[in-house]
Amino acid sequence: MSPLVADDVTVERRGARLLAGTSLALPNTGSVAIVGPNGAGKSTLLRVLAGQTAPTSGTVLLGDRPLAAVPARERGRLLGYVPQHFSPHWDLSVTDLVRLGVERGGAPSITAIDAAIESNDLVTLRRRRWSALSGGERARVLLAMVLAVDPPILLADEPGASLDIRHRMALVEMLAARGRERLCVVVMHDLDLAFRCFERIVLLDRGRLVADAPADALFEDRRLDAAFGVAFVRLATEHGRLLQAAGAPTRKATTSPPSAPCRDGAEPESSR
Ligand SMILES: Nc1ncnc2c1ncn2[C@@H]1O[C@H](COP(=O)(O)OP(=O)(O)OP(=O)(O)O)[C@@H](O)[C@H]1O
Repeated sequence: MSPLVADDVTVERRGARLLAGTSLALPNTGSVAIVGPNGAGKSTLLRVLAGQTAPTSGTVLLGDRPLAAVPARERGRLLGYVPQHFSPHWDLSVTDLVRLGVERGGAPSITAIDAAIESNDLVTLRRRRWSALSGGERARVLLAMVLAVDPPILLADEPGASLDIRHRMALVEMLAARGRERLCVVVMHDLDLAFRCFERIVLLDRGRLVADAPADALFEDRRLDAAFGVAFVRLATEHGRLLQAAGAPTRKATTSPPSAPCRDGAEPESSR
């Protein structure tokens, strides 16, 4: 499978520029976190990459074809998209929703449905209807709907936002691990998890791509402070690196992160 590429993509709606001249080339494998402040254009970029939003100008390529020219069924098989917000037309059960997700990507398989329900901790909820699920349970159903297809490309918009800490950790570790064999692009607000677990970070601010770099390199980059409008103190802890928002962006931050434990499962270095 060839990579996913956004080439000079601009999105305008009602006179507003949501995304300006953004180019991004994504490889066949890897874990990529898209970060940035509220309204930066993260969801817009993800929707463009998923073919859910048509760019005003520029193109998105899936392999050597424009994404818009890829038939819906094939797109569903190659590219899994987990939206930030979703509400099904019918109040279906968890099993039926996951089956629906599988049908979008090709022939439904009972094994794939069961595996997705199990791996997202939904076994006890499989007969429960959407309207009777909590926010976090719904988020796990959305992921199961996409993961049941096992697409080579996963695009997920804040999939851990409403999850409790145990499920969020498990989710982020699963997504990072998935990036070793497939492409996994995730919009995230949790910078600490993004920097600890993801290989590459794409930073957006006010509709522009500000930085696109390996997590190790971007962690020290002051463009992060400028984009979020705070001064980060870079902390080294036994659990990995942490960004602590400490005040005005002009304040000088201290430094020295240890290794990233989530990425390779290695023990983190001790604090320095
Ligand atoms: N249909 C639309 N018409 C006009 N403006 C829009 C439209 N959709 C989104 N916007 C605006 O575009 C900007 C980018 O929105 P987007 O949802 O991509 O941001 P985001 O980085 O994902 O934000 P958040 O972190 O708050 O989820 C926001 O200011 C939003 O209000």
